[in-house]
Formats: sequence, structure tokens, C-alpha cells
Amino acid sequence: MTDSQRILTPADIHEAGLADWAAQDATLVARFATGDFATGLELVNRIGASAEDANHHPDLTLTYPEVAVTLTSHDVGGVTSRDIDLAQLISGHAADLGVDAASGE
Ligand SMILES: C[C@H](O)[C@H](O)[C@H]1CNC2=NC(N)=NC(=O)C2=N1
Repeated sequence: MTDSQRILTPADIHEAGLADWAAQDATLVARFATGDFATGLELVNRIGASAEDANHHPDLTLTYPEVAVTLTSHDVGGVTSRDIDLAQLISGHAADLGVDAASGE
């Protein structure tokens, strides 16, 4: 098993310090308050480019006010360093667009 296939512990995930993200069962989840569909589509496109580069793909939900993202490593059934790395890239794309994490339910 390679390091990128090791399922991370809750402590590992906490240590990664992912401000926008929450660990939920065997996934990482985040919602970004894009505010309109065009901004959401731009964020989705940037996420898609990073996912293709990494060959690691999130689940995305694009709605008018926000983009919801779920990350997990399907091949091992849990959160790995691949998810942490992509989560950091996704948070960077949101920051580049001036988009904050969504708050509340
Ligand atoms: C064959 C290809 O490398 C695999 O299907 C990749 C593609 N993207 C992936 N994305 C995610 N989230 N998990 C995977 O296990 C995965 N595997």
C-alpha cells in the first residue's frame, strides 16, 4: 500500500488544518457561497481542471447560490492524502475567486 492509499485518521485530517472543510463519515465536505451561477460555474471549471490534473475527482453540486464538494478516495473507501491535497487546491480556487465557505445549514 502506498502512502496515498492509506486511510487517514481523524487526527491526520485535523492536522491538515483544512479551514473550509469538515470530515463526514469517510469523506471531506465543503460548501462555497459563490452567490450566483456564473461564479459557481467558474469555480466548478477550476476544480475540474485540478481534478483532471490529479486524476482524483470530487462529487460536485452546482446551485445558484453555492457549490457543494465531497471528496473521498473511492479505491480505498476513505479519506487519503489525495483528498487533502485536492481540498487544499479547491480552497485556493475559491479564495482566488473571493468566495468564502458557506455557513449554516
Ligand atoms: C482509473 C483511475 O485512475 C481511477 O478511477 C481514479 C480516477 N479518479 C478518482 N477519484 C477519486 N475520488 N477516487 C478514486 O479512487 C479515483 N480513481
